[in-house]
Amino acid sequence: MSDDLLKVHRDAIDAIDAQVLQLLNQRAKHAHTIGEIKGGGIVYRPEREAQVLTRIKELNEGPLPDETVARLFREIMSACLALERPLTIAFLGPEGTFSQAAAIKHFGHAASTLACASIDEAFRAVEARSADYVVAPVENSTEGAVGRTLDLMVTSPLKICGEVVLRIHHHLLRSVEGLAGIKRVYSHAQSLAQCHEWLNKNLPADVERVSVASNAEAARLASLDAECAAIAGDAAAEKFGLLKLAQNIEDEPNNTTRFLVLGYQETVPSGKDKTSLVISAPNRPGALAELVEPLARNGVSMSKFESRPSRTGLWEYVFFVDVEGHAHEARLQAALAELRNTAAFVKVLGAYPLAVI
Ligand SMILES: O=C(O)C(=O)C[C@]1(C(=O)O)C=C[C@@H](O)C=C1
Repeated sequence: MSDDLLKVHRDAIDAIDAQVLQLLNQRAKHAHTIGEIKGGGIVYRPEREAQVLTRIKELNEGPLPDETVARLFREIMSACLALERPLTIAFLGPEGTFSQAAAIKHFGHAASTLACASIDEAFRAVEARSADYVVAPVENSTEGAVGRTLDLMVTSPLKICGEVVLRIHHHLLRSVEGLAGIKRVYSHAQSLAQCHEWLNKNLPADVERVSVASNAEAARLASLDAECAAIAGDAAAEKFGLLKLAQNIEDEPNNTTRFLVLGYQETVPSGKDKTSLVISAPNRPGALAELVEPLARNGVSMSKFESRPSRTGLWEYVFFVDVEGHAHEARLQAALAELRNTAAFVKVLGAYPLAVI
């Protein structure tokens, strides 16, 4: 290794860092001025952020991977936005949950996160304006819908303004090495289900599986008792100083959770959007088929259809439908107008950019 050659490259890096620093601060000054132009109004603009990240990925020529440059720019925008006004994001706590990881993935590290005891409380924090946005889990690729989030959206005045897609990796965590002597495994019920096969194969049948309120709570309990293990992610492992006895133990290798971002805000089109609706059909034969017909006729593609019991009548259902495109587009407006004529109830939950990172 030649010290001279190292010095050449390190000098080059020093010179580039000075330029990067100058450019970052120039960018930050523009963001600050944009904040003044917004004049105390809503500073977070999800459609613009999606466009910035998409453009950066398109411009990228490497060698840094697209995902890496997008993550770096995610943090740059987060810091710029904090100069306009720092944001507070409510999530299902405690600290170290996947919901917190999703909030940070979407808003970056300059946003403050507010741990709440339940999804209900996280919604209420935003409704009462103690936080700016809530990030709530809505579906998992293995376990399906998160019913509580769907139910809350039916009545909440908040609108969906973004989505976050997070790969979920679970690990078996313990305060001491080895699988011997584990009497109990704690985790959230969904995570226990997502690691069911792994647990069957790798732990004796008499190891008790105990579901608790969150993975972070599971990690906290495991940190207090060497006879207990927890299934949780990296953030919880780090927070409670636990060892990873086995990594990525989820049965489904593509295990992914989708989260929604909600606030008092309507988002304008970004060019690549999704609209979420909740609708209910009158209780008579053929009503459901009639309900989705206006969507097809107006060329609107459905990307999700999920039914939930309505909380108002026995054996009545509401349907959560995601469609491609933004509610402001003409074909969606036409489909929505027809839907309002046929459906017993229609609510646009929000129109928002597709997740970019
Ligand atoms: O373009 C804006 O409206 C900005 O405030 C700037 C900026 C950015 O840093 O690029 C910051 C925050 C917004 O959410 C979107 C983009």
